[in-house]
Amino acid sequence: MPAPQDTADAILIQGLTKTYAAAGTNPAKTALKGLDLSIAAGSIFGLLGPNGAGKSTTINILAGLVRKTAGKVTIWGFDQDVNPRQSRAAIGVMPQELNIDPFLSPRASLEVQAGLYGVPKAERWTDELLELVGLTEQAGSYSRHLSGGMKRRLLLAKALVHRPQILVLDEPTAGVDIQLRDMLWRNVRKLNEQGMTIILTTHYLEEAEQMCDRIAIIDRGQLVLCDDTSAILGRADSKSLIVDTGPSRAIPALPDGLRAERRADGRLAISYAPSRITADGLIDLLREADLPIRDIAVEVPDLEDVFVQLTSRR
Ligand SMILES: Nc1ncnc2c1ncn2[C@@H]1O[C@H](COP(=O)(O)OP(=O)(O)OP(=O)(O)O)[C@@H](O)[C@H]1O
Repeated sequence: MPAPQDTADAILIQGLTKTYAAAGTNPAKTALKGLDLSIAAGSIFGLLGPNGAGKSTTINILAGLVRKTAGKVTIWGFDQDVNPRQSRAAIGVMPQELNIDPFLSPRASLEVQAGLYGVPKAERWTDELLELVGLTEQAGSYSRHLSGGMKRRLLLAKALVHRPQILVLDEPTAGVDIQLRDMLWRNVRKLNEQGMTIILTTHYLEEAEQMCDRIAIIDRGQLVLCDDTSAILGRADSKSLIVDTGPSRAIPALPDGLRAERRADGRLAISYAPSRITADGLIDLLREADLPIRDIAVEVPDLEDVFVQLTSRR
């Protein structure tokens, strides 16, 4: 594998545009409208967005499955238009669909895939891959006899046959059970620790929050936000103070900018903007209102709150 021309960015997307041609009664659809995105080598990067945002289109363009209309895509330093073979070799994609040949065994599937990528026999790591994804026992069975979860594991192994520098996972945990999800994330972390750049799309924002060091949110074909996960979470200027007021059910009168509501469990939730009032100041207000404070907790916004704030259609 040739060395990258620029190791800082595993992927650089500039002005990426995709218009799907009209077909039948469906009009032409512009799915990406000049998307700019850079993904640092070595990161676990989350590509998020509501349905129809353009995530799959972006991934399919990276994978070489969809042709872009305009813009520039550089993968591991290789311009996709100038060096299509090298740019494709640098990336492995685990797709959403279980596209597996039912008549091939997992071992044969991996061998065929390695052949497609031109991996010489001596450089293949079929047994290791089968071990990595926990399919050693099933290595020789027909793939059509594998469970849905095992098929997904095989897809992960297939994405890795040519030892790509970048692994793309498209909704890898949609509808999978907890064991499979844990296996997947353990493997992803291990591969990342070995230096592989990971890009994933997911609808589970909690998962993105836990797994990704950096996140891009796209909506309607455009970038809404791209930042470190911690910075994104820190952006939302809103927290909640949760107060156990014992039997007291009073809702105190509070100044503008503060909202109080009773939760189903009886606790009082007061939302506030930390930039405008400190927890200290807030507790003083509660004391002035003679409100009993038996216990207290602070809730910080999660990625879901930020996501909804940024992508809600008005
Ligand atoms: N092959 C296609 N032909 C025409 N339009 C398409 C095609 N594929 C996607 N689109 C349209 O492009 C837009 C972006 O779709 P895309 O699948 O990239 O979004 P997404 O962010 O992956 O959504 P989801 O989360 O629902 O998978 C949508 O409006 C979709 O209907």
